[in-house]
Amino acid sequence: MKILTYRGLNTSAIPGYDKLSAHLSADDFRSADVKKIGDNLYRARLDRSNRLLFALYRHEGERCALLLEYIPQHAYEKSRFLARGVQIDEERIPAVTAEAADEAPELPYLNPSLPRFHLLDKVLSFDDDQEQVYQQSPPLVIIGSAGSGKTALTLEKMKDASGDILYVTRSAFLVQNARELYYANGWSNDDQQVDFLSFREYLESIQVPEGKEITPRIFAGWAGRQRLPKDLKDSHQLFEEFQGAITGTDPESAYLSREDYLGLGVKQSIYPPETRAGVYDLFEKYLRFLDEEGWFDTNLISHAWLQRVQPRYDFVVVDEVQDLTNVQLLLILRSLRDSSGFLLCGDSNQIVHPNFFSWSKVKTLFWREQADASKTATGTELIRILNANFRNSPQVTEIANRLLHIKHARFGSVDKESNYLVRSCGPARGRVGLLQDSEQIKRDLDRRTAASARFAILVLHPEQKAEVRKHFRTPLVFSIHEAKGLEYENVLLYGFLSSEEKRFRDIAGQLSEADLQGELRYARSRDKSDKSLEIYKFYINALYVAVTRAVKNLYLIEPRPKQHLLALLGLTEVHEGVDDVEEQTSSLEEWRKEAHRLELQGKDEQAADIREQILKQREVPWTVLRGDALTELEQKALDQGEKKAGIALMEYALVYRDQRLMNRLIQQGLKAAKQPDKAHSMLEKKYFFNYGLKHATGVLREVDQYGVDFRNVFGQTPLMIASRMGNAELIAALLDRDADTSLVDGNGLNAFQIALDRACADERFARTKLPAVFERLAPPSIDIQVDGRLIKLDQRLMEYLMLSIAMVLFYQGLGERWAYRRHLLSAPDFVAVLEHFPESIVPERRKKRPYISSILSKNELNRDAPYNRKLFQRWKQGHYLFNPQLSLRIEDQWQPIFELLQPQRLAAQLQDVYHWGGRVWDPNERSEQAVEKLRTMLQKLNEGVDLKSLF
Ligand SMILES: Nc1ncnc2c1ncn2[C@@H]1O[C@H](COP(=O)(O)OP(=O)(O)OP(=O)(O)O)[C@@H](O)[C@H]1O
Repeated sequence: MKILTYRGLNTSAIPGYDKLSAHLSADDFRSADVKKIGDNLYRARLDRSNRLLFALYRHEGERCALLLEYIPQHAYEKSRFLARGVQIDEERIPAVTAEAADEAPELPYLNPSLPRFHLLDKVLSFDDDQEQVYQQSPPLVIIGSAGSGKTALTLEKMKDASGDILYVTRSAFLVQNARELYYANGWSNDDQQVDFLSFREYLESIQVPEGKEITPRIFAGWAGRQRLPKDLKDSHQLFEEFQGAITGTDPESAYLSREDYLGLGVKQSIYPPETRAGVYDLFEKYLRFLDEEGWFDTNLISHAWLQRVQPRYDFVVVDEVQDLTNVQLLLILRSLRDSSGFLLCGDSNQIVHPNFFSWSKVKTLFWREQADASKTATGTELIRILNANFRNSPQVTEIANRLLHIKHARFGSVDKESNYLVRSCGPARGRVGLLQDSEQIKRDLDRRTAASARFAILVLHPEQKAEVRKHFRTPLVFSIHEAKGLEYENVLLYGFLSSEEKRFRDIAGQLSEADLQGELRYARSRDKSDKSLEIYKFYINALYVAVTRAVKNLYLIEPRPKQHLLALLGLTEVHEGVDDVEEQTSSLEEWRKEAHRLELQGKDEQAADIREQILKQREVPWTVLRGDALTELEQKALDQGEKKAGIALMEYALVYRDQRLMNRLIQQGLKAAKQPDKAHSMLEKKYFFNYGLKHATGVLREVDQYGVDFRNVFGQTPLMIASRMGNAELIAALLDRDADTSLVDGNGLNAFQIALDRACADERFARTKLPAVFERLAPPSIDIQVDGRLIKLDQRLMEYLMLSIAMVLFYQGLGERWAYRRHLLSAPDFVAVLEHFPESIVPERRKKRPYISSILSKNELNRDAPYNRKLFQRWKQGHYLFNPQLSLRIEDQWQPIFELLQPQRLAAQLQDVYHWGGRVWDPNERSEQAVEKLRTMLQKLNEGVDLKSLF
């Protein structure tokens, strides 16, 4: 058996390692005393009390043991790879033999000369090129084609860095994905503080821009309202020109002057000189549009923020750098404490519209930013190329390579760096086929693919999608702009070439098979003055991106399949039937996942189609109590005294701890409201009973009908209720269906905070239910805005928990505390709550009063302290409430804290009226006056009034 060790596992420090490894190598599991303790997790015995954890794999017929972790003193509960807190009874776990490895998963690639492996979401063995990059220190630029492992390698390199680290890329989806990969399998490193930010979040972390970011969709809407001449009709192209040619290129100015723009060279603009004056007119209109309608353009903001950015990172990783402009990249590099501490990666072949990205520009930028050029790497050391492909099948890579050849032969090299072909290390064999477009074939294809979430259809132009929909039922239809970043096992290109037959004919030109042989050699385009060549690049790049979306099988369907370009790609055999297209049916579960994945990537149209056509989800048939519906209910209950409405309103008040409403209902004479405990248990039975069941099939049935994040009458999602009930099984089932953990209820609390609300009021819940909920539901960070800057408050910080607890305590007795003692939130309030929280959530030292006090005062609005997140405002000695200028991001909108929370719910519980002699004293009048004053003050603070002036 081959032995491989996990990165960083220091085998020389493990007692008895040599002996044990010899046993394993010899497949002698008996002497190694191997037992199975988890899903592909085995333990072997080093000596009486120490163990070694490993996994089994196969590679090309060979058995492999992948050593993961040293477990000293039976301390399984501390293992990174086992579920946290797990108890293992060694006597009761089954022993296994080495034959278990024959059933183990296959490793797609294994470098025979490297005994070390890495782990993200899966096991990786680096090839020699990757290994070389892995060993090299920054600064570093990694260039590699789609699927060459840039992201994987970069993340593994990041794990070795220490200090303040930034991972940034344009797409929010990629950021989330990268973060998940990074922390997969329990990775953590106390020497680093990592920010995973999308480029927009990065901008916001310097200063939150006013307005909303302009999107291609909004831009297309605006462009559609302009009277555009025919050659400027393509709004994508126009947008790219604004974002890649007129803005974003020159760090010295926000955008080019008209004169400079008209004077750009042929290769610097998508448009020929004669149309540029018209383009610039439109650009000026665009600037006015942004200003008037409250949109912002990230290039213009990036330029303005160059004045504000401060060095704050020790190491920066920029992924998909080709999607960023010069100014954006410069703004990122300026955040470095040492200007050479960066790693950039990207691929210029994946640019659909030419946005004038080039590696030489990146290099120039780098050299200009270097304070001390003598210290830094030379150009050749700086750039590393990865040309293997681990994602696509060899058949797909072959077509992609031919396209690179054609592009190179016709247009010369993109730049010196992107001048390579791709070596396939693809995991599986695939198929590439050319189909004759006919009614029969389309019908057949549709039948085989309509139910498959692993089959997508791509077109060149958005208008073609309507045509595709006439013949195909799959919701997975994308234009090429939408397809970037996606990948599917099977891809069909629909009339891709025929829709622009002349363009593709011109691209193929007179090329012959002989022009497409050998390696690519660096050469500039032969005809420098031919402007049309730039336009053609869009078509060939688009085809390249489309082809590389196919992981395994690629099909092209064309009405006229006899085209020179197709012949150059080796596609000469035209199929009249589709027998070799596999018929696939995906489960509803797979479709649900696909819809969610698409939503995360902003492909709302296709996701909505899946939900409607396949999942057949509907709107909920009941009225959700919020906005007008809630006001109406209040009127019926309180003004008109309708009893049924009164009960409904009381239930609402109980769910949201709305003491003020409860008081009013009691004063109204609603009997049930006078016995809140009884009312509570009826409420639980009526609405939440199903959510407490171990097998909550009723809830899951509703989820199937209305989607996983549907709202009940109170505006709560199933996840929120499961969390309120502390039902870990149901939570897991809902998360499995991609329930959204960031949504908030009518109190502004998310599902995790709702469990916290229970835990703060119920010691038993805190001890027994909270740990599982915390692990699953606490969002990785909370986005807050302070002093106009975005801060991602990481889950690992005490401030994260303190802010959440403060939000919860706002609704728990704050009215009372204020009414009778003028108290707000103080350290003992937090201590009282945290006392009951288990160690896995808060370690003992963080529960102590001095520590809590220090966090409160360190994060106080007016204090000048490092890492002050300004969460709180001090009202008087030891008494705090939220910084009124604090905002939280909820569903992509910033919400000031006193608008997110609901101060109108604050009130003290009603007390009995005193009678003595003939006199009556009602204490409730005074307490209501006091709380009313507090509510008014909170409103004033929210409006920006200074606290001091309120006393
Ligand atoms: N050495 C390796 N062995 C096996 N699989 C690998 C290896 N390197 C990368 N992979 C896998 O190949 C796939 C592509 O890797 P990755 O996403 O990092 O590529 P990329 O270059 O960033 O691609 P893109 O530019 O399309 O984002 C991933 O599933 C990754 O886990």
